[in-house]
Amino acid sequence: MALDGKVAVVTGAAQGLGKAFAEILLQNGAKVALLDVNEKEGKSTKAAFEAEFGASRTLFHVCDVSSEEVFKDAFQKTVQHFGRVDIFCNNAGITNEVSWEKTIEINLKGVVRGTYMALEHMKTENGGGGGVIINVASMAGVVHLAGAPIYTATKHAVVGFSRAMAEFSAAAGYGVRICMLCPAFVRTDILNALKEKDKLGEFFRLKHLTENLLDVAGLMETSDVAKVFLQMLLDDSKNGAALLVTPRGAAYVDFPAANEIPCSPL
Ligand SMILES: NC(=O)C1=CN([C@@H]2O[C@H](COP(=O)(O)OP(=O)(O)OC[C@H]3O[C@@H](n4cnc5c(N)ncnc54)[C@H](O)[C@@H]3O)[C@@H](O)[C@H]2O)C=CC1
Ligand SMILES: CC/C=C\C[C@H](O)/C=C/C=C\C=C\C=C\C(=O)[C@@H](O)C/C=C\CCC(=O)O
Repeated sequence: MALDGKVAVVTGAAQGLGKAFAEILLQNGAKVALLDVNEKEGKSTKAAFEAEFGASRTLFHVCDVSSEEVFKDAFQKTVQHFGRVDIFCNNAGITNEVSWEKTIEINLKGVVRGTYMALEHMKTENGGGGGVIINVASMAGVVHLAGAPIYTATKHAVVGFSRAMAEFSAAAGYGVRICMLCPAFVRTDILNALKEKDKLGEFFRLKHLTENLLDVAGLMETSDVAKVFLQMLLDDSKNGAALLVTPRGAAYVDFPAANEIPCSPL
């Protein structure tokens, strides 16, 4: 997929990884709708992008992905403004083990909402032009973090949901690919939760486990992950693929097929 003239939506685009994904999309010719719950940061990111890429290439909407109504409204306004959407990146996410229902609302239900909305608009069955959905999971969507079980659960769920939807989309002939990005640790504000007892609750006592893993694994910059995001987005051969991104490189996860799981008689 060439990006020139394509229209992308990125959730959680005010800062961190979402901002870096929006920036690399803009650098490669796309127009980008930035959706984020943080109005101040979102406006400031939009202003910075305007200065670099011109006013007509970006749009910012205050949007909480945990509200069906608000999310739909922001999406519809994007379609009205740009006329179409070709790329949808469900990136918004939080780490909060105390308000765990909120974490599920944003990290999982927000991704489900965004995926369904994007498919409805892009699927060729409805006269859409097809497209790509990138759901941002995490390495915690494949391995677990004992210090963040709800975060782990939401990211595993994003991987499972996206894989199932990718196969469904292909079988239904929607013309929409769905892939998952699974980065290890990246230097963004979400990692501050590791130091906050009011975000980790009883799991605060295991924060050293996550910190030790981080020390061994190392920290990536958002721009490094954005380069890998772009490669996956442009690879038309990938559907239902989960790309792990670490400071040592990237690799697609080799999931076993249902008939490949080794079992012995009970
Ligand atoms: N930083 C890391 O080490 C890793 C992050 N991720 C994932 O990357 C995604 C982005 O996170 P980061 O950039 O790291 O964190 P961040 O905290 O810097 O950015 C998250 C963005 O999402 C926005 N957001 C939060 N709740 C929202 C809501 N309800 N509706 C709309 N926007 C909302 C925030 O305002 C913020 O702009 C998340 O899904 C996270 O789980 C995945 C792997 C590693
Ligand atoms: C609560 C924290 C929030 C977000 C962080 C992120 O979403 C979660 C990441 C979860 C797991 C990360 C695991 C990372 C593993 C690696 O990078 C491995 O490739 C490397 C591990 C050890 C390397 C040893 C070596 O280099 O020899």
